[in-house]
Amino acid sequence: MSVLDDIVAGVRVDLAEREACVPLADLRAALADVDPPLDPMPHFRARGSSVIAEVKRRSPSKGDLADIPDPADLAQQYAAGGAAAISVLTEQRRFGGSLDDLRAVRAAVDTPVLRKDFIVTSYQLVEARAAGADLALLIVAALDDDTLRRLHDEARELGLTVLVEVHDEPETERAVELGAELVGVNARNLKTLEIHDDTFGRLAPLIPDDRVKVAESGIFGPADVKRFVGEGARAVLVGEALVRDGDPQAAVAAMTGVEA
Ligand SMILES: O=P(O)(O)OC[C@@H](O)[C@@H](O)c1c[nH]c2ccccc12
Repeated sequence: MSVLDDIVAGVRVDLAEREACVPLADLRAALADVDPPLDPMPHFRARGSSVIAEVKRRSPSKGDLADIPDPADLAQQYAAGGAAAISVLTEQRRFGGSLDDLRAVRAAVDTPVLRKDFIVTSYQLVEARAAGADLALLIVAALDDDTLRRLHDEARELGLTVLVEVHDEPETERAVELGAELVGVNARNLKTLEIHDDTFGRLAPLIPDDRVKVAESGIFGPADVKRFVGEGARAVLVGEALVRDGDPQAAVAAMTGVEA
């Protein structure tokens, strides 16, 4: 079983438990009390890089990264540094996150918030919106084409902006075909956890320039950002480097507005 399959299997177990507590119809009813979603597009800079700053405690590849006792405080520092969006890992078993983290971040900032998780059912999209998320991640490698399309449509009906994540050529074609507005190229292969840092450069030319191209994973500073901007990235998604930095606000600011 690949790492990705293993993570998704765990996610489905936890999901079944939550669905047993709160049926989909009740969750949908709760949407009436949630503020409308923010449009992330105006938050992306016209020139130079934008940063999607991530709240992530640990990962299957790196183990423990940071305690993050107060995700709201971290998110406020990201926002003060000029983050275009804040990504909150909500997967619990492998990444130590939760929807409570997302709610806390949502309450603390006016910046668009992304639910970063292994989304395989529409229940998770409704959960994301009910918790106040503005964006949701869909990982192409985790979804067959029918499910990907259905979830993409449902997300948009809910008002969510979708970040569609790819790692190879066939996945990129599927994302482009779908009409994804934001296409994330993950340098890390979620099946093996290996990083290949030529991935963005290889796949970016397959993504039309009217989409926001996002370089994801293994980005540690302005020099990395500069390289990806040169290859066509408008945004970078950064986790580890920011959660480990003593001054996350300055770290986001340093990676923002970087030109090729
Ligand atoms: O911590 P890094 O190397 O800066 O990576 C951030 C982000 O790209 C990574 O967390 C990620 C990208 N795609 C994912 C899908 C699921 C979980 C996590 C991820």
